[in-house]
Amino acid sequence: MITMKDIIREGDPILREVASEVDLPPSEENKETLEEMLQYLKNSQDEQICDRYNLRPGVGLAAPQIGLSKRMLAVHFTDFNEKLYSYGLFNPRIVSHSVEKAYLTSGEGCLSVDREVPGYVPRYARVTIKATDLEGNEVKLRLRDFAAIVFQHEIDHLNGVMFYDHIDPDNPFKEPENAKPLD
Ligand SMILES: OCN(O)CCCc1ccccc1
Ligand code: NI
Repeated sequence: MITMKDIIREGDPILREVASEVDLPPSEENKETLEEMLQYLKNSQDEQICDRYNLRPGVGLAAPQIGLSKRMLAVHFTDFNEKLYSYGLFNPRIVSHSVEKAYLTSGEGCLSVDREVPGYVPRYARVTIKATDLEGNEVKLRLRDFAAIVFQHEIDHLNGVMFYDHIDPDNPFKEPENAKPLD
């Protein structure tokens, strides 16, 4: 079971590496790892389990955050329209995106960052993702708004990018150009 002691915190160079593609079809080991990452997210959103094991709730998790420089990510959340997104993905990539940007007015956080870093994180408002899922199937996801934000946050981790890299250091709460606020 993944708990907070397994989560790599900022300062560890692995969070700044470009993670390696995994071989397909995925190995049993990589499938088990991705299942564990997905289970962490579900556990972290269950009040009893979360309290019992002192987990930080998370809507996504990328393999570098548990010390594996592999292009694997898990997400588990419902978006503003109550649509459930629950995926373990291998080799996810953004194949197209909108010009328009979007940002969470609440800013972002990260399980690997034990501090608040205030400011708007401008991201693409809409992205199309291609990846291989836990069953070994090629998936194509067209995402917008909160779902697009979460997936971009996770894919950033596979490229050594942290959410605060996108915050304007001179004016963290400046309205980003051509971007829509998401409350
Ligand atoms: O990498 C996952 N993680 O650190 C957990 C938080 C994920 C997340 C938080 C705010 C907005 C988008 C995504
Ligand atoms: Ni993160």
